[in-house]
Amino acid sequence: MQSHKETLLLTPENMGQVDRAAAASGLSSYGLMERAGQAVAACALRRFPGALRFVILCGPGNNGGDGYVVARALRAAGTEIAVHALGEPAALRGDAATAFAQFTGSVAPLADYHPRSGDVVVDALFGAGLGRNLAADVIATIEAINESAVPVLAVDLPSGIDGRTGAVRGAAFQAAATVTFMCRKPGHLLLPGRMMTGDLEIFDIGIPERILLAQGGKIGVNAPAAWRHVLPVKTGAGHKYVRGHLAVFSGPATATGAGRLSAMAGLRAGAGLVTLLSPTAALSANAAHLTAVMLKVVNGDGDLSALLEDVRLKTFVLGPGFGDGERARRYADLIASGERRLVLDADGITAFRDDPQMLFDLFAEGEPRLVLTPHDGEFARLFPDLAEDSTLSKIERGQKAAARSNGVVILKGADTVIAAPDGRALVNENAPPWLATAGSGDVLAGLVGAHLAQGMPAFEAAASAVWRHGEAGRTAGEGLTAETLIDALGGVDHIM
Ligand SMILES: NC(=O)C1=CN([C@@H]2O[C@H](COP(=O)(O)OP(=O)(O)OC[C@H]3O[C@@H](n4cnc5c(N)ncnc54)[C@H](O)[C@@H]3O)[C@@H](O)[C@H]2O)[C@@H](O)CC1
Ligand SMILES: Nc1ncnc2c1ncn2[C@@H]1O[C@H](COP(=O)(O)OP(=O)(O)O)[C@@H](O)[C@H]1O
Ligand SMILES: [K+]
Repeated sequence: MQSHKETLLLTPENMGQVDRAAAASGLSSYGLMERAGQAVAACALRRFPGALRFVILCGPGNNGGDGYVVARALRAAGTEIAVHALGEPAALRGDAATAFAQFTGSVAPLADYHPRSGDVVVDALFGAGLGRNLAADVIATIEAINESAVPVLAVDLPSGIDGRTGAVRGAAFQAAATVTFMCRKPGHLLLPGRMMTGDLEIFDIGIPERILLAQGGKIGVNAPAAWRHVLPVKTGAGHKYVRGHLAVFSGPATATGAGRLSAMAGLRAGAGLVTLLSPTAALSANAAHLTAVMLKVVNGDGDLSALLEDVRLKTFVLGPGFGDGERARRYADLIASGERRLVLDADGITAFRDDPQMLFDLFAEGEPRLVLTPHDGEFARLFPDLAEDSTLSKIERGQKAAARSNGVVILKGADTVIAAPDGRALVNENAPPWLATAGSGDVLAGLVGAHLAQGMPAFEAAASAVWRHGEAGRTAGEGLTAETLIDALGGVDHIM
C-alpha cells in the first residue's frame, strides 16, 4: 500500500526483517551503524553548537553500538565527551562490539552520570530492541535527566518508548530531538511516544527503498499519497447526482445541532446533494437553520423504507445527536440491505453496545460498507476486549476491530488511526489540538459521508476525510468552532 519510504511505518519486527534482508543483499551491517552514528553526531553538532560537553549513554545492544560511533565522531570533531554505559561493554556483540572496539576512549557506568549545566545527552540506551519494562535504576537515571534542564538527543527512539506501540516502558526520555533511520516507526506517531520524540529527523543510511517497501507491512502515515488516486475527479460535465447524495439523520427536537453539523460538513465537502432526515417534531428547528441542505420527514421505519426505494440514495450518516438506540438499530438494519454505505458515529455506535455482533452481521458481506468513527470510550463499547488489551498498539486495535466488523474503523484522538478489514492502517498526524472541540466529531462524520457519496472506497474515503479535517483545523486556527471548521473545509481542497 505505501509506496514511499516517507510515509511508510516500520515496526521493530519489520526493522529486524529489513536488517536481515539488507545483510542478505550484501550490505555491510556495520556500515549502516557507522552511517547512523555519524548522522547523529552531525545532528548533535548542528543542533547544539553551544554544548559544553556531549554525554553519550550507551545501552547493551545495537542502539548502544550507534552511541559508540557517535562518541568517536564527536571526539574527532574536537568536542568534550563523556560516555556512560548500561551493562558491561565487554559483553557487547556483533556490530556493537565492533563500534565499541573502534571507540578506544574511557567508559563509566550509567549510574555515575549526574546531569550538569552545559551538558547535552545523547540517548543511545535502547531503540528498536526494547522488549520489556526498564529496570528501576535506569528509570531513576532517565527521570533525573528529564528533571534537569539538560537537553536530550535520542538515537532512533527516546529510550523507554516502545517502537511498536508508542507506550512508555517504565519511563522514557523527553527528547528535544530524535534521529531515526530510513523511515518512521509507530512509536514516533502514537501517543505518548509522539510527545516524547521532540523534533524528528529521518536519516537515510543507505538501505535500498525496495527492501523497505518489501518488508514494510500495511501501515503508514496518513498522507495524500495513500488516497489521492481515488479522489473524485472534478469535471465540468458533472451534475449534482454524479457528486452523490448524502443523507444524514437528525436527532430529536432537543438535539438537532449535531446532525446539522454533519449535513453542512457533507455539503461543504463536496456531496452533490445532502438531505437531513428529520422527525416531524424537529422539523421547524432544522428548517430555521438550513438552506442548501434539504429536509425530509422520517418518523419511523415506514418512512425510511419508502425513502430507500430511491436507489440513488446510497450513503447515510447515523448517530450524531441521535439519542434513540432502539431506533438506531432498526435504521441501521434497513440501510444495510442493498449496496448502501453507512457512517455510524456517536449514539449510533452506542446503540449496539449490548450486542455488537448484531451490527457486524449486518455488514459482514463483501467490500466494506460500514465506517465506524469511535473515540476511545465508544470504541470500548463495541470492542471491550480490544480496548482492555494493553499489549495491543492503537494501530493493532484498529486493525482487529476493522477485521471483526468488516468495516473501516476511525479510532479518533490526537493520533487517529484509520484501519481497514484487509489490515491496512494509517496513523494521522496533522490534527491540531484545538480540533478537540464540541461538534468536531460530527463534522468528521459528515466529511466521511461526503467522500463516500462521491464514490471513494471506504478506507480511502475515511482516511482522506480525517486528513482534510486536520488540515481544515489548521486553516481555521486556534479558537475554531465546529462552524468555522466547516467553513475551512473548502480551502484545503487544492492541497489534497
Ligand atoms: N535496523 C537497522 O538496520 C539498524 C539499526 N541500528 C540500531 O540498532 C538498534 C536496534 O538494536 P537492537 O536490536 O540491538 O536493540 P537495542 O539496542 O534497542 O536493545 C536491545 C538489547 O537490549 C536488551 N533489552 C531489551 N529491553 C530491555 C530492558 N527493558 N532492560 C534491559 N535490557 C533490555 C535486549 O535483550 C538487547 O540486548 C536500532 O534502534 C538502531 O539504533 C543502527 O545501527 C543502524 C542500522
Ligand atoms: N488532542 C487532540 N488533538 C487533535 N485532535 C483531537 C484531539 N482530541 C480529539 N481530537 C479530534 O477531535 C475530534 C473530536 O471528536 P469527538 O470525540 O467525537 O467529539 P465531539 O463529539 O465533541 O464532536 C476527532 O476528530 C478527534 O480525532
Ligand atoms: K535511544
